[in-house]
Amino acid sequence: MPAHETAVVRSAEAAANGTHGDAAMMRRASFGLATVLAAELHARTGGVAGRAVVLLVGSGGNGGDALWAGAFLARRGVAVTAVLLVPDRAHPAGLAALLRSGGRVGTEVLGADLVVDGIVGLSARGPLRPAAAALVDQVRSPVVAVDSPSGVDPDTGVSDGPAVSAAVTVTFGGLKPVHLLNAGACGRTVVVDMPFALPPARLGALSRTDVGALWPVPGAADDKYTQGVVGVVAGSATYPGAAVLCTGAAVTATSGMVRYAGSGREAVLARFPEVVAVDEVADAGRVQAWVAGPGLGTGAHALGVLRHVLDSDVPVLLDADAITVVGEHPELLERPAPTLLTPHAGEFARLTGSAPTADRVASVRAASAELGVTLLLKGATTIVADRDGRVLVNPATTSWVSTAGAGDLLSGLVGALLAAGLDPLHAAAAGAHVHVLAAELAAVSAGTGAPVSASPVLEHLRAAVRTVRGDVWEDQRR
Ligand SMILES: NC(=O)C1=CN([C@@H]2O[C@H](COP(=O)(O)OP(=O)(O)OC[C@H]3O[C@@H](n4cnc5c(N)ncnc54)[C@H](O)[C@@H]3O)[C@@H](O)[C@H]2O)[C@@H](O)CC1
Repeated sequence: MPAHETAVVRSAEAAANGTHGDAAMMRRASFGLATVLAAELHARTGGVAGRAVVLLVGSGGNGGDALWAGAFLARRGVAVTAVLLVPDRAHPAGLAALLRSGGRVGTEVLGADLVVDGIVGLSARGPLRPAAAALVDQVRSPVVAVDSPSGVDPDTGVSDGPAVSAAVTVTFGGLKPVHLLNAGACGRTVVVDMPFALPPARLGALSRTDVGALWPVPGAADDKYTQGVVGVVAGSATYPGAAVLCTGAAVTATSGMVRYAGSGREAVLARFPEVVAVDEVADAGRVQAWVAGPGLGTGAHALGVLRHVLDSDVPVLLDADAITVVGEHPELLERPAPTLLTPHAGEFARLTGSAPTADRVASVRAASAELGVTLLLKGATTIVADRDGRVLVNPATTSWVSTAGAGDLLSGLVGALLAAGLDPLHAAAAGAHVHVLAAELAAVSAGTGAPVSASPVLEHLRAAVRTVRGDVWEDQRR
């Protein structure tokens, strides 16, 4: 699922406007919008004719879309009222079409079955101006946003003031960053097909089917070594649980083999006898990827362990304490093999010297290029940036995974994918997807959502892998 920055979309639109004409482009977009609005009215009220829709209309193309869609709905018997933010600057052809179709201009926002947010779209800049913010404040009905919820920056997903919270967002020609970065404000996003092609995107998200297709499973000729062996160095006397959770996630993620080195050896073996466990990392044996850091500590022992794994020629994932240590010893990151770091915001600040800015994608992209590593920034929306500027995000659906120990699971999960041969960008994004899904499955396994902790999330990792592989598996068997 690629998402394109507004400047890229605007230039593709401008070229298509030259070929098809602005008016035809807007009618096409707004017909798609009207179709979604009618379906939404039907789903919510059982019908379309006789229902009430209020259009919030700004002075740009976004308002024009809303007016044209209102005209289509009015012809189907919907009572459509347009509330015009700047009456003498409303899109003239759209307003004329609405009035011709039986719609009207008014000021009342309350009482609608649906509100259409056409205040601002892709040209929105900065917080909403006071009149627009006051209009948004009056909304009590479910909102369908045109292109982007007003008050939320379409390129960063950030809102600095009052903003629309939409049930559905209808966008044109392809996703924009806001749809991935602030999925909470967009609700369900629907893309209306448009007659323009977009270049390859630098930002995107993996769909559930993408993750299923990437997930490594043994082939007919595989043995335990060919599937990739992951080595885990985690846990300490203070944090023995981190060793169990991190190693357990690695055991669960793939079918190959997991090696463990550290003071949590006995605790790990008690829970996962299939792990090959030793006390010292130097005795661990050959692996195809290392995971180091959860609960490891930040002292001389941790530094020695990190020197050992980073000196290897295989991919290394560093999490938690390991990030703090390399923050103090950045020279450790200078290595030819891939390195993936998975900080939360505090660790990101320790690593780079400053906290991520509101434009989290820009912050992570810059730090990844600067440090020459792949970076996964944890948060409600997970952002993964590769050194070449490509970014994959895992949009926030729920926050069930925000629980102590969940980070230990994520590092084990992603490390196993690295050992299986996925590149760091895709390993991190696929792991993040399954991690969140496992938490959701754990929370709702008994029906209604209930609080979860890391252990039940670990127990639901296999169910999550089965869920993402569902479609792919059916395809393969056909
Ligand atoms: N071919 C095209 O160009 C198409 C464009 N379409 C629509 O056109 C929109 C872009 O149209 P425009 O460039 O006119 O831009 P917008 O409609 O996004 O916004 C421009 C208007 O919003 C005002 N504005 C900007 N920031 C504001 C703020 N913070 N608070 C209050 N008002 C603010 C501006 O003064 C201007 O009047 C897209 O989002 C899309 O919905 C669609 O019709 C599809 C086809």
